[in-house]
Parts: sequence; C-alpha cells; structure tokens
Amino acid sequence: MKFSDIRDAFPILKLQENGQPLVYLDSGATSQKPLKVIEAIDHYYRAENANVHRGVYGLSERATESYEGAREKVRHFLNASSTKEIVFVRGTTEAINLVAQTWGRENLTAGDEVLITEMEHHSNIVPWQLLRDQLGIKLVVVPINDQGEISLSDYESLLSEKTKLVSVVHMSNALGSINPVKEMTTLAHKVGAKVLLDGAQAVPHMAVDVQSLDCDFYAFSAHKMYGPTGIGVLYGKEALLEAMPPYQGGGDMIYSVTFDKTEYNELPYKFEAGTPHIAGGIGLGAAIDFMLDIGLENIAQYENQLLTEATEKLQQIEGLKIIGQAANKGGVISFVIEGVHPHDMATLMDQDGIAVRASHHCAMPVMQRFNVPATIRASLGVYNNSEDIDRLIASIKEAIDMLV
Ligand SMILES: Cc1ncc(COP(=O)(O)O)c(CN[C@@H](CS)C(=O)O)c1O
Repeated sequence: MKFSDIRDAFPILKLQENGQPLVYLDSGATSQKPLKVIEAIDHYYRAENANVHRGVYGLSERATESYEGAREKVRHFLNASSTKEIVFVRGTTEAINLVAQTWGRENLTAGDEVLITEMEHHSNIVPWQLLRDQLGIKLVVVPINDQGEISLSDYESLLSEKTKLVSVVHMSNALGSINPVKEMTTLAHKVGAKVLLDGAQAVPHMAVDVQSLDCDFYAFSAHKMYGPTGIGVLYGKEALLEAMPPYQGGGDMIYSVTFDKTEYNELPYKFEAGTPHIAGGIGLGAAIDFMLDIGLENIAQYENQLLTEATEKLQQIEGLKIIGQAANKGGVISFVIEGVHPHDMATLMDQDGIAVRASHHCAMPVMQRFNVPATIRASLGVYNNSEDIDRLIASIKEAIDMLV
C-alpha cells in the first residue's frame, strides 16, 4: 500500500473541522482507524457474534477461532514464542497494573528496588507507588538529560543487587525519545532484575521483537496502533506468567471451582477472567494486518522523514522551543512558545482544523523536569503527510500573531 493511498483508508480523515479538512496530529493519544479495522469489528457483530471458548455450537466456535486467531497475529507481530505469552488486557495501563499486582506482590518485599525513569507515563509510575505503599519497596528514578535522553552510565550506576524490576518506556509519549531498551535489558539481567517495557508509543511506529529484546514483559494498547480502544496486550515470558498468581477471579480463568478450592485455567486464560473484549481482539488483529500490509520498516522510515521535516520547519519559528531533542526519536514533537500558554495555542489551532494535544500528557514529572506547565504535542500516524505539516506551521504562525 502506497502512503499516498493510505489516507483514503481512514474515513474520519475526510471530515471537515471548523470548515477546514481535518489535520489529525494526536495519534499519540489515540490513532484513527482504517476501514479494514472498522469492517472487521462490524463483521464480527453482524456475522460471528457469540461468546468464546465455551460454546459447542458453530457460531461460538467461529467467534473463538477469530478471537484466538487474533492472538496468534499478536504473537507473530511481537515475535513471541507462544500464544501462551500473549495476555489480552484493556490496555497498557492494565498490563502494567497486572504485573505490579501479581508478579510484584509475589516477588517483591520491603527494601527491594523498582527502577523507572524520569520520562515515564503515569501508568508506569503510579502502579509502582501503590506497590511501594503496600509492600515498602523503593522506587529508583533514572534522570534524563536536557535533550530528554537517558544516559546508560547513569542507568547502570543505579542498578544493584537490590534492583528486582526495571520498568521503562520504550518510546516517550511526551518527548518522543526512544530508549536503548535492549542494552538496558541486558544490564538489568546482569544484576538479576526482570524488565517490563512500556511499548504503548513504540508499537505504532516500529517493529518490536520481544525475543530479540529479551524483555520479560512488554505492554501496548491497540488503540494507538490503528485498533479499537479497550483492548491491549501484555506479553510475558511463559515461565514467569506460569509462576504468577491470577490477576482477577471469575469465569474462563478456571478449570474447576468448589467452595474449597479452584483450579486455574492454563495460560493465557488464567489472566483473562470474564467475557473478553472479543470484537476488540478481532479489531486488533485487523490493525496488525493493516500495519503489516504497509510494512513496519516502511512505516518507521516514512514517519522519520516526516518527523525530520516537521522538526526543521518548527525550529524556524521564532520563540518556539522543542522539548525533547533526543538523537533517537519517534513521531512525537512537543514544543512550547514563549509567552503563550499551550492550551490557548491548541484552542486557536483547532479553529484551523488542526488537532494537537496541549497537556502534561500524563507525564507530569517530564513537565517538571523541563519547567513547563504543559506542552503542545504533535504526534504522527501513517496517514499524516507534508501538507499536514505545512498546515500545522501556518496555524502556529497565525496563532502566535494573534496571541503575542
Ligand atoms: C507511554 C504510554 N504508556 C502508557 C499509556 C497508557 O495507555 P492506555 O491505552 O491509556 O492504557 C500511554 C497513553 N498516552 C496517551 C494518553 S495520556 C497520550 O496522549 O500520550 C502512553 O503514551
């Protein structure tokens, strides 16, 4: 599929916003959905809707086949070794909470250290604070430099035999920084720590190979990689998942229940209590097909070119400062403009049909680190093009003229 044709695959991009063609630059919050994904979900409800795993009639068997077929697509997409390692959750947030409340409670005791970084999303900070308050563990934070990068030497100096888990973002949603997660994983394993990678922003932009990374857990959300909301994935090494207690109790996660004892189901169902988001799983599978049709390397290359173009043009605007200039970045540009509050900018840009986010992006420590209340963030998807970038630049200049 050619990138010039991709835009046509997204019905919503034909919308006018305030009388102008929509320029959607907030894929970091949630991506738009291609017709292929919308149709897959529609087809499930029209032609395959039944509960999964338990029906002995054809409709339920076909629904189960579609849902479990999506799990196999996720396995292949991440290059996991088994579908037993692919747990469907609501999204990245639930994936991280699941690890904290099962592996964490089972394996951590007072004084143990969980290492995170200064650029983490709140969903990779608060679950560990909850565990700290429950168990007395210690949170260790790796600082970031003025470019929004982690220094491997700083990181290594904070590792010790007390470090039991390293939980870090693969690509920052607030800065765009792509962390050297493979090297970080190797160093963590040397001190005996497990590694969880938050892949929410990375998966939409690049190929992820969990066996090559050798991470112990990997989390992402379907809605950021052209799939529906309400479904995400926790990848975990089989042996780790096998040893972990269930996250929630209920139907489907059991083999047998008596009032005295319950025998839990096998992986991954042990972690999937209750009726799952069947349509969401099927939609995620269709989103993976969509991305693979384009080619993950092609997506990365195309978006990197657009990122470079946007960065160069933004840097020419007087009074504009980009927050996060890591040498290795993905399709996220955060910036501030001297004398203008981000919310005012984004509100005016909306009048021009430009959708950008003005927020702390659920990364308040990053805002504190750079001493800004918020940033304006433009985040890219496969449907963005140079025309979008030109409209963004023009709208920013117009808003500055009005506000300054
Ligand atoms: C790095 C990272 N980690 C976790 C999450 C949470 O994903 P959920 O699907 O909401 O569970 C997000 C979602 N960031 C959105 C909402 S704040 C953004 O606008 O940047 C993320 O970017």
